Amino acid sequence: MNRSTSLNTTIAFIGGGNMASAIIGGLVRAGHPASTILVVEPSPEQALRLRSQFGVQADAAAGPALGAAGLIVWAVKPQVFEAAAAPCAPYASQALQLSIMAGIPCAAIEKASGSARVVRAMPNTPALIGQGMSGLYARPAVTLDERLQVEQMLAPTGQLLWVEQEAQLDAVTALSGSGPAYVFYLLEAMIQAGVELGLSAEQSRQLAQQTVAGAAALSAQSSETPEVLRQRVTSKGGTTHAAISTLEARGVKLAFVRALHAAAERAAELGAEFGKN
Ligand SMILES: NC(=O)C1=CN([C@@H]2O[C@H](COP(=O)(O)OP(=O)(O)OC[C@H]3O[C@@H](n4cnc5c(N)ncnc54)[C@H](O)[C@@H]3O)[C@@H](O)[C@H]2O)C=CC1
Ligand SMILES: O=C(O)[C@@H]1CCC=N1
Repeated sequence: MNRSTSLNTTIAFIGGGNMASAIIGGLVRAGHPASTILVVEPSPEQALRLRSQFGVQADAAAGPALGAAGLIVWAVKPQVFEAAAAPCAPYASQALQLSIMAGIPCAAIEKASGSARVVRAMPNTPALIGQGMSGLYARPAVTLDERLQVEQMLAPTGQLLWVEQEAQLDAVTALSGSGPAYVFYLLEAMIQAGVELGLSAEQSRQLAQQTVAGAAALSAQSSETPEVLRQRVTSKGGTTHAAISTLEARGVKLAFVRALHAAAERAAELGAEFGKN
């Protein structure tokens, strides 16, 4: 199939916040005409920003223009999905539906839109700089060509990974969707410690950021497991051993594992609120 023409359609975003902007930015940078991107965004400030930053059409409410979209991207907070969907419903049933909302099941999107062609994606905020990681799930009614359309649309945001079961998206949400927050939390702790140990905030920030970026890059390029790479930093009786022993004694790894379980449970709860099938 011809990938260059597969996205030759109007794309409508319901909600034009952080994640929608990351995807729209990628589309525009990849050469998708801004004139064929429509955003339904009730916040006047956000709508103005979208118009001036990307040159897209941003409307305060859904209207007949939505009916021309071949692809509708649901990018509102899960809690406002039903309120946002009601005025879109009359114009949505002919389009492929792509949701980036945490937790909301395909069945609820099908019910609200009238279209069985539903893909769910779980991106993360590094999508803003093209370094994102998105998990994807497609309902059986979605064709291979439509999967490729979604891939083409999200490719500028970073890496993509399809999962076979919708329930696995809760794990993706817990791991990579929320994941950047765990890394920022680690950075906060490293910077705090650096300052307490006598470095300036700027020095600590540079040291911490490049250490996390370098370790992630080394892990990505190495065939070794993270455990082996960690052991290579850890000299017997040395400084890293002192640090890791403290983390282990305080149950930090277990706490991280439990945190991801809590995130996945919350994603499942959000889904249950909308009647998982
Ligand atoms: N922020 C993140 O790290 C990630 C967020 N997500 C999901 O992406 C979705 C959007 O998240 P963000 O972009 O962070 O939120 P956001 O708050 O930046 O954007 C949501 C936008 O929806 C607009 N909105 C509110 N009511 C509306 C309505 N009735 N109709 C149309 N638009 C309406 C808001 O004005 C806002 O601009 C959420 O469902 C979230 O679960 C997914 C992956 C990562
Ligand atoms: O915290 C949340 O609910 C959203 C989903 C993944 C990242 N942020």
